[in-house]
This record gives sequence, C-alpha cells and structure tokens, in this order.
Amino acid sequence: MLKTSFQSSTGSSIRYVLSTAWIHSKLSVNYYSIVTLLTALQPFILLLFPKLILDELMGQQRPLRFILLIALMFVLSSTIGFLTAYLQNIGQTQLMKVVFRQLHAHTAQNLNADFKNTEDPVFLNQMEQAKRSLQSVENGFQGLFHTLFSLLGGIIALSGYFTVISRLGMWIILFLIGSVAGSYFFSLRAKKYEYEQERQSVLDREKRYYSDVMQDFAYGKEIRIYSFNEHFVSLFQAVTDKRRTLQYNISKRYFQSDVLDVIIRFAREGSVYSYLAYLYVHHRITVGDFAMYTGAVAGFSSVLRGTIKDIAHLRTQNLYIQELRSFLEPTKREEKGDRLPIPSGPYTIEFKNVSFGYPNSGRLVFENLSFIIPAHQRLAIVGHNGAGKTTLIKLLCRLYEPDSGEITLNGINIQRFSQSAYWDLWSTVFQEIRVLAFTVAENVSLQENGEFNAGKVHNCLEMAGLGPKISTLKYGINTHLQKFLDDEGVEWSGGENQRMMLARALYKNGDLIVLDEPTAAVDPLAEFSLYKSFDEMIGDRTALYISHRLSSTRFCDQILLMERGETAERGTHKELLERNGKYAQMFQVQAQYYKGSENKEYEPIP
Ligand SMILES: Nc1ncnc2c1ncn2[C@@H]1O[C@H](COP(=O)(O)OP(=O)(O)OP(=O)(O)O)[C@@H](O)[C@H]1O
Repeated sequence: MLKTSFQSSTGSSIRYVLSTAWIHSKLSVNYYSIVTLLTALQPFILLLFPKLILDELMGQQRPLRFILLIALMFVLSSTIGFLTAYLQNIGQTQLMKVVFRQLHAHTAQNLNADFKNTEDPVFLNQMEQAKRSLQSVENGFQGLFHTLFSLLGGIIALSGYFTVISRLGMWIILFLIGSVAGSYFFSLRAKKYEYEQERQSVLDREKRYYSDVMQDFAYGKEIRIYSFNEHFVSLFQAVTDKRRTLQYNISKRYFQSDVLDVIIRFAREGSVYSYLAYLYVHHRITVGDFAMYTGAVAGFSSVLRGTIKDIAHLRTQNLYIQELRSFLEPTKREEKGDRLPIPSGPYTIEFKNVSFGYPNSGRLVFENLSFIIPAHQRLAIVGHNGAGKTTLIKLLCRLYEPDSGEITLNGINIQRFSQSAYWDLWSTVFQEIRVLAFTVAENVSLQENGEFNAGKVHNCLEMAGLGPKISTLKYGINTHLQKFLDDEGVEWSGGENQRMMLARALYKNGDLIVLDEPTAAVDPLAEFSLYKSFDEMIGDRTALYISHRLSSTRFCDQILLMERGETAERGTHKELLERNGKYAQMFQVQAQYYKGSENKEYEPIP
C-alpha cells in the first residue's frame, strides 16, 4: 500500500534523529556534544582575556602578569580550537556511519515495497524526497542533526553574553533581540520558499531518469541507431536548465533576506557602539570594558541571529524528517484473513468475477472476469497486445490485488495466504529479461556462492539447452555475466539470457508455473521446442503459458483467447480451429509465415 504522510512535531523529529544516531553510533552524539560545549566556550576566552590584558596595559603594567595572560589566552584558545577541529572531524565520520545505515534502510524499503508502488509516480516521488532528506548535508537528517547542536551551542553562548551585557542594562538586550528578530522573519520566508519549490518539483526525478538511461548500456543500441542521443542530451540539458532556474529563484530569496539582514545589523551595531563610546568618554567604563562589551554585543547579535536561523531551520527540517519517516516506517502489508497455510497440491486456480484497473489509470482492464484453471492443466493464454495477459499474471502472482472479486487456490482466496509462502509456490519467467551482473550459478539459483547446489544448477542449465554454452566458459557456472563486477564477465545473447531465465524457473522448482512470453528473442521453431521441452520438464504441474506465436502453445491442454480483458474463446487447439473463430483466423494468418517449413505442424490448415 502507498505510504501515508507521517505527521509529527519538531520535538518528535528531534527525538527521531537523536535516537537513530544514538542507536547506530553513540559516539556521533557524544562527540558533537563535546564540540558544542567547546565552541560555546571559545568566544568567552577571546572576550575576557583581551579585557584583562588591556586593563593591565592601561593600569599597573606588570610584565609577568601581562605575559602570563597572553600565554594563557593563547594556550586555552588553541587547545580548544584543536580539540574542536579534531572531534568535529571524527564526529562527522560517525555521523556518516549513521547516514549510511539509513541509506541502507532506504534501499531495503525500495526493494521490499509492494510491486504496484514501483509503477506509481506518487510513491516514486516519496522515494526521491526521502533520499534527498538523507543525502543533503543542509537539509533533512544531517541538517537537523547539525542544526540541533548548533542551536544548543548558541543557547549556551547566549546565556554567557547575556550575563556580560546585562551589566550595561536590560534595555540593550531587548534592543538587540528586537532588531535581530527582524532577520528571523525574512530567513524563515526564504527557507519556506525553498522547501515548497523543491517539494513540488519533479525535476530531480526527471533528471535522474535521463541520467540513468544515458548511463545504462542496455539502452545504448537503440539510442545510437535511432539517433536519439542528441535528443536525450537536449532533454537532459532542458531539465538541468530548469533545475538551475529553480535554484536561482531560491538563491534570489536568500539574497534578499541577507541584504535586509545587513541593513538591520548596520543600524543596530552603529547605535550600540556609539553608546559605548559615550560611556567611555564619560569614564564610566575602561578600555578593557569597551573592548569586552563591543565584542559581547557583536557576539550576542551574531549568535542570536544564528540561533533564530537555527530555530527556523529546525522547523523546516521537521518537514524533511516527516517525509523520511513516512518512507522508512516499516511497510505493513495488508495480510488479510488468517494467513492460512498453503494447501498441498495439485492446485486448481479460479478467477471469480475479478475486476481490476491500474491505480490512477481511470479504466478497468478486467470487469467481472471468471475462469478456472483445473489442477495439472497447461493453459495457454493468447491474445493481441494490451488484451490483459500480463495483468492477469500480475494479479495471479499477487503483485496487484483485484478491485473486486477474488482469485482462489484450491477454493481459498489467495489473499488469505502469507505473501512469501504464496510466492514460494511460483516459478515464473517474465517478458523482461533482467540479467544480474553476478555469476551464471547465482543468476540461476538466486543464491549466494556456497549456498546453491552446483549439480542442480548444471542440470537446469542443461535442460534449458545451455549445456554446450557452459562448457565453453572459462569458469563454467562460476563465470560472471556482464563486466560490471568482473573484467572477465561474458555477454550473452538475448536468447541465451532467456534460456537462463528458464533454468532459473526450473531451479526454483515451484508447484505453479508461468511463462509470460520470455522467448521473444528466440526464433519460432526454437520457441515451440523450448516451450514443449520445458513443459515436459515440469511434469504434471499446473502451468500458464503466454505467447504471441500461437504455434508455440498449441500443445497445451487448453487455450484461452483474451480480447480487451475478456475471455473470448476457450478450448483445445483442435477445438478452436474447428470452431473457425478468432483463434482459427489468427492461427491461419501466423501459419502463412511458416509455410514450407520443414516442420509440417506449422503448415496452414487446409
Ligand atoms: N502499469 C500500468 N499502469 C497502467 N496501465 C497499464 C499498466 N500496465 C499495463 N497497463 C494497461 O493494461 C492493459 C493490459 O496490459 P497488459 O500488459 O496486461 O497486456 P498484454 O496482453 O500482456 O499485452 P502484450 O501482449 O503487449 O504484453 C493495457 O491497456 C495497458 O496499457
């Protein structure tokens, strides 16, 4: 199911970030706490010692005391500076450890998400936003973490400055707070603008898609041959230009806010310094006091401005953290009913009044579709493009749920079984062949080296017709496919990859079989023999075969012709030919192409 928005307060987001950091690296929190204390302490050394040194110079001028004060200031200040830099460095490394753990969780969430989400733009946007919340240093997880510690340091420093300046009078404090508060308003507005613009934008997703496709060798051939490369580059450029414009508009808002801030600061500090000069001229403060108060006023204003910005930043970080938590919160699959144990085979499957439309598509692919696949039956599903064949398989494999009606396995609604136990039943081979850049054996078994049964892998590859191919490979079944992870990796043809997928289905040895046209890359005669021999290998298990080539599936017990989401005709190959309906017409048309073939079974029906 699609994730709902995660509503939480800033406090809850702070707790989430701190507790996550604490779980994955206590050191990250400890180091940043010490750095915060040291950073807050540093300015006071540079405030107090210059005052004492100046007063000594203008007063008793004791050389030993003078040298001692300078040495102490130097030692304290440089020790704190060194410690801060060192701890900040290792603290950041620890924080990255936490972020990487979160990125792992993000990737796991992508892989575990319901299949239907992978085709849903809303989910894809959420995924992008959550990733941005983790990868950005400014915003999101790291943004909140840094801002929180900066805010704590600011509060500690402010209380120190407050103690110093309040000796001049509370009105100065109030004046400083009032003027700095003006900046808050403008910085908050700029930050909100940035968040809204980035949130509404699908540009990052678009940019990522173009960049992924341009880097994916699988698209290389078509893009070159159809001269689509220039178009792609221009699309990429257009989207990066739009992103730049968006960034420019955001920067403009920040610039406006910064200009106003400078004007306010000029007015504020000008008036306070004039007042301090007045006090000095009238001998109400010493030179040392003058230096200390000007330093304290500048420090107070700057830290207060930083603290207010931190508060504004922290509030907007809450939104990023909400998105991150929405995406990362454990997916609770809707395990309907009582998670019944899977009954023992043989298996009969029934579609009962199934209606279904893809989310946000506004139309139904199936409306009250009903049919049975009896146990042991081989059912061929044929039909034109878009008839609904693959959608039917997606529903059957529980990649989607029917909007109404039910699909049953031996009379029980398939939604009542646990998802993983139900998936264990299926050996599937789909149209899209996705070879992994691992070894042949790992591709076939989908198990790691050392876990798979090498003998069984060999047998399955042999049965899928890849025995001779494997014997030519330097490392046999341990040869890598593709060169992403191994320079000695090999590239296989489309047909060979498809045969490997059949070997994978055989290796899994599921009780229910689906072949959704995985053989488009092999020639028609090879497809027929492949289907037929695959069929012999799977024994008497219930199986569904989809193909556009009607000659390939005519050995099946039954053939179901789908048209616009409905079952148009059903029967054996022979019965359907005798009926002389749509199936017979389609078969005749296709058979023309095999006229004169050595295989007489392909000859058109007289
Ligand atoms: N992810 C999706 N989102 C929205 N509509 C979809 C999606 N996938 C398929 N459809 C639509 O559902 C209908 C049935 O598609 P389906 O892929 O099941 O047909 P098919 O019979 O398998 O076609 P083909 O023979 O071309 O593979 C089509 O109209 C298609 O446009």
